Amino acid sequence: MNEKKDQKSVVLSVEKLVLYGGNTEILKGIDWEVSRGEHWAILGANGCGKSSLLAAILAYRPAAKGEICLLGERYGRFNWPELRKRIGMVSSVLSYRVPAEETALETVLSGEAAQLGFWSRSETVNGAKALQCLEEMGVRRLADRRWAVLSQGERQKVFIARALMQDPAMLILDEPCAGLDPVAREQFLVSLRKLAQRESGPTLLFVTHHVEEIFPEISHVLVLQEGRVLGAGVKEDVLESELLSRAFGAPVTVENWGQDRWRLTPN
Ligand SMILES: Nc1ncnc2c1ncn2[C@@H]1O[C@H](COP(=O)(O)OP(=O)(O)OP(=O)(O)O)[C@@H](O)[C@H]1O
Repeated sequence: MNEKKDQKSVVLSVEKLVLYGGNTEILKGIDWEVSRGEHWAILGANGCGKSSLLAAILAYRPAAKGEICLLGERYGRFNWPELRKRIGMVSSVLSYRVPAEETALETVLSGEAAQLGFWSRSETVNGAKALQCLEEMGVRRLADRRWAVLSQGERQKVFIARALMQDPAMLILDEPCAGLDPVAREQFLVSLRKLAQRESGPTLLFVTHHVEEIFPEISHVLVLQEGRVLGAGVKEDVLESELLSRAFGAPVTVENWGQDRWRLTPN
């Protein structure tokens, strides 16, 4: 860890984190630090430990060893369910939890009292704020539309609007582009870019398999391989052919094709 860094600016620090699934060591000593003003992509092959790392950070899975500090609080000394309310989580796997007949506005409103992994009804209905959150994601027009008929891209935007109801300090996006066609994906990334540009907006942690989805506002990249950190740091240093060839277990070429967008091509 960089001792010189202003501790107030560190929003997440993970030290020597070890996590088991049954008898298998899944995370094998992860060190990682995220500071305010940074947005991170988390990259790596299937099964490298991305979801496990997020689950450990949110204390859904207990770490066997190591330290986690999140938003200035140390794991073990603070009520983590309370802290989770300050973290937004967007994942397409949450889709099945939404009742088919619920409108987009109702889904967003449910975010007001929500806690990760827990679908609950708000006590105080703040419709104006919900509409504003939909507006921020460019989908206010969908407010009265039923969940059942929303496209995958629309659902992801509604999910982000839902997360924004709590003014999260951090927003975790777990493969949010999964299932989107190329045009819907680009439109979705435009919405994310606006969110990332917000002065006092949340720190984004963006999990993806695809270098192509790393948008310009992502400043840093963490690459995992078999439960270890293969690379972590400024995007330009980490998005590098040799490192990602190791991460994906095959020779690839990584390049910035312009306007700070990247592509990975198998050799
Ligand atoms: N409870 C468990 N018991 C045993 N092994 C587990 C358990 N949970 C996860 N694993 C294994 O840990 C490894 C990391 O899984 P994880 O879901 O964190 O990977 P990932 O990087 O998110 O993968 P993907 O990109 O496919 O979503 C995988 O090999 C998985 O099979």
